[in-house]
Amino acid sequence: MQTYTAIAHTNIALIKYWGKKDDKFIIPFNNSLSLTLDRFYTKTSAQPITAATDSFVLDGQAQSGAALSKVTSFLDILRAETGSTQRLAINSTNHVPTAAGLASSASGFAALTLASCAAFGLQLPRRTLSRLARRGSGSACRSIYGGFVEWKKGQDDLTSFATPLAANEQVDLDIAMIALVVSAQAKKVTSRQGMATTVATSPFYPAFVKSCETDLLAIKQAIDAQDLEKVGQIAESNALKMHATNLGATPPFSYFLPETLVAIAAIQQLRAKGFLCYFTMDAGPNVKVICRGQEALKIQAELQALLPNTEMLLAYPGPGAKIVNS
Ligand SMILES: O=C(O)C[C@@](O)(CF)CCOP(=O)(O)OP(=O)(O)O
Repeated sequence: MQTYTAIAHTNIALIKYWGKKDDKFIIPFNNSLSLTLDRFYTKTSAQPITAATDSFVLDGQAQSGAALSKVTSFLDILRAETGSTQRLAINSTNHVPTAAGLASSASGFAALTLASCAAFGLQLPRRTLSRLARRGSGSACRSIYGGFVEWKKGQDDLTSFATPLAANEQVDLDIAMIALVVSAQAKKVTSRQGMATTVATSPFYPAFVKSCETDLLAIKQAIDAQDLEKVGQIAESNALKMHATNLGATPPFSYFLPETLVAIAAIQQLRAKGFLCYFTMDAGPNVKVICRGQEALKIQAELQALLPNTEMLLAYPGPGAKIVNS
């Protein structure tokens, strides 16, 4: 039977999703906004099979146990939502340096959603695909689209989905991101654990949610005005507020490593020299620099001189998820 192959790209949030209002349906407390990147993606194929159970190959290795059941339970959600009973052979390859702290769950679940729904013989609207991907991992709902993408929190499964910013068609914001791999160490606290602890115990969390509302309005205005300085300032402030909630949790925790602070100091040094460069961070010690696309190679060289042992991965805005010929 025919194989269906999808490609979906990683996205990096500029206004963060950090906490679930509903764990089962993965409904967030606030809207978030991300940039889909061109360089990092997952390629997933799905083939209908007559076997009684799904199979899953990841980066050439047949999966079993928890890795297989994570995919099977997600496919069960897709089958329940779409009425399909079809079992699938899934084959995924990650072109995402997960050791670099670039999460592959967003691109992974977005690609899995597209390939599986095609293999079920379904032609679904993007909004439905975004809702379905959200059930695998919250940020995956944003990887359905390219460029700047907003995840509208909604209030339930039907109303929580991502939409691309109109600015993607209307303005040409010259933006790039440089991922600084300060540590390839596996993080001690997963994003799922981290956000659950913070939501449940951090007195700073409600203030973070409130500030996301104002930050989101301001960053969308800055994107429309092609004001990358403002976009960088807001994104950096929002990321730091997200990480501040973790320090106020019980038990407190932080994703920062000493190398993280060294990288941040280097970015601040460049800024003091007049370069436009800001940073964001996710659930890990690595730092993502926000800069102008046309200055990205210069900024990378300046940062490499300050951080000679740090691997740096440059990426530009990327496309939405799509079905490709296998
Ligand atoms: O991407 C962002 O908005 C910010 C974060 O990357 C962390 F900084 C959260 C990503 O969380 P995700 O992996 O989507 O969690 P899930 O719903 O528990 O699977």
